[in-house]
Amino acid sequence: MGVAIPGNDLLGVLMESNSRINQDHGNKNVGMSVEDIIEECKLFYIAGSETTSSLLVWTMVLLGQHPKWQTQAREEVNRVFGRAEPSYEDLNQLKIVTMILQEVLRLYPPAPFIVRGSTETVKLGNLTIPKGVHLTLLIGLLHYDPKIWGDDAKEFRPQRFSEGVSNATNIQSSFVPFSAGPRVCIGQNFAMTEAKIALAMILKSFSFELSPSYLHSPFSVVTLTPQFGAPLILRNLESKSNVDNCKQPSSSPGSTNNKLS
Ligand code: HEM
Repeated sequence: MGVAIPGNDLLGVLMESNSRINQDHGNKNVGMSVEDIIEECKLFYIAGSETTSSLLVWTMVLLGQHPKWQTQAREEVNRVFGRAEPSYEDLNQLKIVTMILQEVLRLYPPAPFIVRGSTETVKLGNLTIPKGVHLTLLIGLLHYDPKIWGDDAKEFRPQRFSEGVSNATNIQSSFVPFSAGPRVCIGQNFAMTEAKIALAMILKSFSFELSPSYLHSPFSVVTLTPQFGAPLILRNLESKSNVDNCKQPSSSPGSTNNKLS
């Protein structure tokens, strides 16, 4: 039976660094409490899984609605990886897939708002914000603003990211699906890597379209999800007969059949 090596996973890293800090301070309890460590692990679990699955679900929805982009992304994946499994080293060659994921993050930011509390009275433009106020920034207000993105702000146009994020708008810091500043999402690179690998694997094996029973209703339960699920019709590209061997469309929007979310 394998023995767990301290520091080999998130809990181990937190425990080890905590005990080092305490040792450096003459074994006084100055580091994180056990509760802090538990909360940190919970945060990573929730912040790390729901968000990435939201990104993947909306990507499937949008590629189901935009088959040309789906085909282009699949062609790129096949060109880069051939018959091999997607590899970490080759992920940065996925330009179209990256543009698509960025456009999905713009239109359906998985964490749709950011909350900040004022620790002192501050002036923000014409506003005076007293100490102790909670401010909620709706990311969508920035991501859908035609002054920032142009008249097509509400449309799915991955090509706007073809020259990178900084050239997609003329106003910096207006693309903030992972927030910005000192509290920027710590897992953003990991999330993009995960999403690219998952999407590449799906695209290699399946073509898909939205079921007619899909009802468009973005809904925020902390993360942004399709309220009635994302029923999709998948076709296995690897089966010789290329038969529609996957699920049939569900009959009602609330059905759990075929839901990817
Ligand atoms: C598409 C996927 C993801 C999105 C859109 C996302 C977005 C965000 C956003 C908007 C914040 C708020 C930052 C703020 O309050 O300013 C955040 C924080 C955080 N995220 Fe992510 N995230 C994603 C994936 C992940 C993953 C995969 C992990 C971990 C493996 C992760 C770990 C965290 C943690 C620990 C925080 C809190 C950081 C802090 O408060 O200093 N996230 N994320």
